[in-house]
Amino acid sequence: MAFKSGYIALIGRPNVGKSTLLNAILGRKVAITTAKPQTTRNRIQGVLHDPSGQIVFVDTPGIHQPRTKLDERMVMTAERALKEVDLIAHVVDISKPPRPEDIAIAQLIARLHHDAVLVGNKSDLVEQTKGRLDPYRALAPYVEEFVVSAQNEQGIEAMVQALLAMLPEGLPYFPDDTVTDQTEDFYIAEVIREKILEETRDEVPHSVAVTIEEKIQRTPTLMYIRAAIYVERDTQKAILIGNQGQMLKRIGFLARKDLEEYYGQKVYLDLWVKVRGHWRDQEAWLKRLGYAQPEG
Ligand SMILES: Nc1nc2c(ncn2[C@@H]2O[C@H](COP(=O)(O)OP(=O)(O)OP(=O)(O)O)[C@@H](O)[C@H]2O)c(=O)[nH]1
Repeated sequence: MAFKSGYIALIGRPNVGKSTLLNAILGRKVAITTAKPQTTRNRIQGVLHDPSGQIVFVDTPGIHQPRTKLDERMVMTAERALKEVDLIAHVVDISKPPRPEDIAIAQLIARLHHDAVLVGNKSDLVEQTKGRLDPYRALAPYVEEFVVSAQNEQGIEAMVQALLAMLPEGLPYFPDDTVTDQTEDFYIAEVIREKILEETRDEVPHSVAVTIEEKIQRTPTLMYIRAAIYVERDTQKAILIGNQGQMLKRIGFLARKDLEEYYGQKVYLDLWVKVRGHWRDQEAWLKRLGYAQPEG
């Protein structure tokens, strides 16, 4: 059998489990997952290496109406990603009826005339999976369908093999040891952001950004990391720090645990909260934080 290789875009409305699915496919934590929608801003690529081929996954943010400049970028990034890939994987949550965003994505796929498969996730939440994909099937000409549970890792291996078979013959795009093209700093920042979103609930909205200011191997067994958390308002800063610093302490504790597991060593995490009004609408900031640039 010839070696297969190609790009697959994972798309779907927020919270259907795209990040969890990517992690299940790749078998390690590369994309962050939280119970909150829209936590994945950048395109995170994960590379699956298999004896029969290589799949480069593009995890795009949900497609939805632009509000701030950041959101416009998210939509632009998602649509651009779609044009470049060999296959689109539309991920839906089969435990719920289709929502308007799910339908809009199916319609977009139909409009694009691009090869696409339908992935029905969260099969663990339903007794009976039969018929759950019917509403989508009517909207777009999906070439294949899969029913999986990203959380329980059910149906994942069979799906991966089927996806590989659908890709064109070709050489691998990345060397064997590449799992993600995201930098280590980006990963660290995303771990911290994940904890902030989980711990602060709706009090600190998505106007939070994290940058890694310093990272040094202090001793052979201790990594020192200093990160800045940017918010837009003083009130948000107060919430993040919390009563007697309790909130920031908790965020730091949770992020440190994840990072220690990632590095396999002790981590000293130094977190600073800073206020920068309206960073989401400022070009220079978006650039500094590494968000995609508009085309043209
Ligand atoms: N029961 C169940 N829950 C799942 C499954 N896959 C994901 N989830 C949960 O669904 C929620 C959303 O998962 P994510 O992977 O963050 O969703 P996403 O589509 O990447 O969301 P964004 O990054 O916000 O676009 C999390 O609470 C996951 O634990 C699954 O197969 N079964």
